[in-house]
Amino acid sequence: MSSSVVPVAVVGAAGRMGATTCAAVEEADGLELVARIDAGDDVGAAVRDSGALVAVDFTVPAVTEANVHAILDAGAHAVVGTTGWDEASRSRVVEHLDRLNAGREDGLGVLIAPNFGLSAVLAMTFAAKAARYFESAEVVELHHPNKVDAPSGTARHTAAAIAAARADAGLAPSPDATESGWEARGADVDGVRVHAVRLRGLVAHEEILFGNVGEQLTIRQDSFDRASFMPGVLLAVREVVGRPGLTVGLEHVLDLT
Ligand SMILES: NC(=O)C1=CN([C@@H]2O[C@H](COP(=O)(O)OP(=O)(O)OC[C@H]3O[C@@H](n4cnc5c(N)ncnc54)[C@H](OP(=O)(O)O)[C@@H]3O)[C@@H](O)[C@H]2O)C=CC1
Ligand SMILES: O=C(O)C1=N[C@H](C(=O)O)C[C@H](O)C1
Repeated sequence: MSSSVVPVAVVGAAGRMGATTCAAVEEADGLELVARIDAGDDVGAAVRDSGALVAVDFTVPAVTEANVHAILDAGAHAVVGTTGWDEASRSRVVEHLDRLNAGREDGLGVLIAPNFGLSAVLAMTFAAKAARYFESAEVVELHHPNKVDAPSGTARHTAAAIAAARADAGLAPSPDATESGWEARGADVDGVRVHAVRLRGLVAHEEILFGNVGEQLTIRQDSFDRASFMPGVLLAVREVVGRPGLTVGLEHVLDLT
């Protein structure tokens, strides 16, 4: 291995995203796959023993935070696509990074991206920009039926960004005269309604609906194949090494903010 090659471990390697990531890393210039880690393995020991500089986590919401702490303790940077992160779990990672990176210029980085697909990152960015101009906003996410969490991490991230933009603009809540049957109105994410569809044949899709009197804006993105996530994953692997601390969202790496 030449010194410019980045050794990469994949956690959740036997899963849908993990297996696709392993294949992408094996094909990528300047990266070398050094470990396939999955359920039942000791993540920290496997990362340390492999000599990985970066570990990518595509596992399940219940374990992803513990995996990141183990990756950091093993001395590697982390790229995370797994859903399930909230303010508290992100804060614990920041505290961990602050401890490990104190006094170091080349500190460890963690990059968490709810979605690595360019179409999804752009859709979220456009939605955040549009949000302040519309009275109503709702999000519909549509996924394959093997997905274990709802609403999707992407939809939560999108809704939170819309809610923040609406709050900054001083907008009132979206108009809604519903008095009964609230279960049919989707999840409430920071005051934005989010609807989740699970359908055989789908991969990952999102529609963001904005409404004013007499007009509608629809922003839609479709990932038809998990290959769509790979350019973003590889970019994150290359970038995280030079980004000490926590970065949330690929939009920061793509200079979309
Ligand atoms: N950010 C993005 O762009 C994307 C994010 N995702 C997210 O990525 C995650 C994974 O999705 P997907 O690949 O479809 O899911 P899968 O269920 O196909 O894969 C998850 C893998 O993680 C393994 N696993 C479970 N527990 C552990 C553990 N403690 N340590 C190591 N491995 C473990 C599972 O093993 P076993 O089955 O034996 O339990 C399985 O092989 C989800 O949260 C999904 O929402 C998905 C697509 C894109
Ligand atoms: O589980 C999936 O498949 C996906 N999960 C992520 C999410 O929850 O947003 C990203 C993408 O939507 C695919």
